[in-house]
Amino acid sequence: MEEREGARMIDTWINNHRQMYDRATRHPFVLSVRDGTVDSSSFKRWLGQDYIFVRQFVPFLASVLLKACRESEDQSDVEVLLGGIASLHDELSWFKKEASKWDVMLNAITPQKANQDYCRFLESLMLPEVDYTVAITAFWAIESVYQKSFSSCLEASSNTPAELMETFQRWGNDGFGQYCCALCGIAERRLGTASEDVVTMAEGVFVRVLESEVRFWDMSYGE
Ligand SMILES: Cc1ncc(CN)c(N)n1
Repeated sequence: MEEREGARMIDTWINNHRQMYDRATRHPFVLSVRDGTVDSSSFKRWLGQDYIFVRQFVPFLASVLLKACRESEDQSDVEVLLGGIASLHDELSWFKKEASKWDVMLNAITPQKANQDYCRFLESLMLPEVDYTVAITAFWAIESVYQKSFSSCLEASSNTPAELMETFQRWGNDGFGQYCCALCGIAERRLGTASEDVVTMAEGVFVRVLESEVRFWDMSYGE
């Protein structure tokens, strides 16, 4: 299939869904971290729920990797995704260490409704009939909301509490930014040659990720 000329489809989507994109990447929870007013109960609630989410994120990433192995025309996609698996391994250990520092009992946490819904959405994307282009777009969107949100907490003008810096450096650091750029590049490349149907589906999934992230942040306030 012919490549779409000068496609920066993802930038267009971000502009088309600007309000939802900003709600996901500039959520009051993240802004409260950034200005140093976040309360510890919100932070702990987020930490416990995110640990559960990340556990479910592992099989989702494995399904994207399998699709890349089978369907990608560029071998470097697999290498990028393998890097993601290595960093998720690291992330799970970090959650356990951080939870014990904050007295959060990870075994006792039950997933809240927004988390359950988000994990169910991930499961639906793991089905073999979901196109690799759609799956990699979802994967990029999920990672990039965290990258965009937390990198803002590291800017010189931010007032992020010192004891939370390590948390926000995980997703806000330059290396994670480059990883998200690589994922965006894969998604753009695939979208450039995808059918109209697949592009429409991928845009729908992008919006659903943004909505799910907003609901996920809302949970930190007990909503
Ligand atoms: C809800 C959510 N979204 C994204 C990420 C980044 N992997 C995360 N840990 N949690």
